[in-house]
Amino acid sequence: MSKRFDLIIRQGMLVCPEGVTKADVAVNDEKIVEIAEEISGEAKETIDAAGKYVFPGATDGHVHFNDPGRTEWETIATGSNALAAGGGVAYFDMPLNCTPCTLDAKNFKNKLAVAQRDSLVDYGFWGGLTPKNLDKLEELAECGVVGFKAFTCFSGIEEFERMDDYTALVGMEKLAKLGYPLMVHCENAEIVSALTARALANNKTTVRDYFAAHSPITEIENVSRMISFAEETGCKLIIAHVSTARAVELVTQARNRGVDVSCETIGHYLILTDDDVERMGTVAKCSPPIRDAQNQTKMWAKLLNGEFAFISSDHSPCDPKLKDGEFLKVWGGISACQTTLSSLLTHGYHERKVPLVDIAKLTGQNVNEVFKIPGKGKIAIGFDGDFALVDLNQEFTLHAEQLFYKHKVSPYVGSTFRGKISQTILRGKTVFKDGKVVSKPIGKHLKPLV
Ligand SMILES: NC(=O)N[C@H]1NC(=O)NC1=O
Ligand SMILES: [Zn+2]
Ligand SMILES: [Zn+2]
Repeated sequence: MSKRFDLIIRQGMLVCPEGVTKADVAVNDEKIVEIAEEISGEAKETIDAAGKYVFPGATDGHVHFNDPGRTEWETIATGSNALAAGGGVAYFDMPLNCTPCTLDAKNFKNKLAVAQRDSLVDYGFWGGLTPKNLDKLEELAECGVVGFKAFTCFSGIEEFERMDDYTALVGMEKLAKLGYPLMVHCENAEIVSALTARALANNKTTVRDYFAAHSPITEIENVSRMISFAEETGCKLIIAHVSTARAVELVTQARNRGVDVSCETIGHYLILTDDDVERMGTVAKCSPPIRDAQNQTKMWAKLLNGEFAFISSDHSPCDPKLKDGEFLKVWGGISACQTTLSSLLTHGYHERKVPLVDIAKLTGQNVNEVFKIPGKGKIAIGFDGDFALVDLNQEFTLHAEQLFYKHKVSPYVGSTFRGKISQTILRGKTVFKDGKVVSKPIGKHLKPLV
């Protein structure tokens, strides 16, 4: 009797951890059950992927979907649709800028209920670490957070307080015992706030004044201090959205001497430069700020050298009204979760020969491994039937109306990409195809094996 499968994707170029091969892949009960040059048997659904590249669906380790509580900025529904349109099958949502922030079990459960109802794709949640919730870390761990997030500087959200040194020490001691990683947004609060105050007092509010107030030393100094805390406490540390090659170097050196530290970077630090931000204006404001071209060249070298744990979008949208004003004063955050994979195919694979296997690891496999999410992130037997079908050589210019974000705003509108996502499949089910979301929300909660 011939075998029957739920889904067979035939003759695509499969981007597997070991390399890219032309093969068939079959899915049953949401899982990959066979990979072979030619799979014999029938399937309820067959996709002809000849001429396409089949990536493992991407997992974005760092987004702000602002739901519940700040849904006029973004929602889990719109954010997860955008993610799927960019080849994403899962995301880890930050404990801010939703409100209330995810600082205890009660608010974790509030957010979980929204995601269970509205999330197109799978999701994990970060818990927050602030001076106010040192006694809530255990309950958040029990809820199934993927890890904890803290800011050493003002977070932009009043109720998500910055982590002072006492909180860093005690928090990391606790997390080391619990076995959870801490991700830190590293910028030196004293320097940034004093330079910002001085700039404001002198009416210096341009893009260059903003860069000066968040100069590279504010990140570099802070990364080295957080490494010291991690080294002392044994807490697993992940530096959020590293923007300077020098900070990456510090992370790599520390890891090489045995500290459990790694770093994430974000597409925009690899793709945009300070000059681009000056030209584009507040739509490209983020913190830490986008640096110069010389730094960017070094960041690509670090990527090719395997120094980044994973690449995320730090999708941090807002009501567009909050981007209207003087550069120094407006909201910092960039909308980008729909374009990470296409960006890396364009600027990584096509322009710099970054291997496709590395791009697949940086956008999916690694983040699931770092956070111990079982069965996700690669094309392998027993893993979820998650795929992004890609026309690797197709060029397209991104138009605002193609964005699924609540607000059709992004520095990438008008950019030309090479590498278009034609279809996204989550656990064997197509959720996005040919520019349209084609499924009800089917996301499920991803919990780490801690
Ligand atoms: N609160 C928040 O989303 N902040 C983010 N925005 C940004 O540009 N960097 C961040 O950390
Ligand atoms: Zn941050
Ligand atoms: Zn962020």
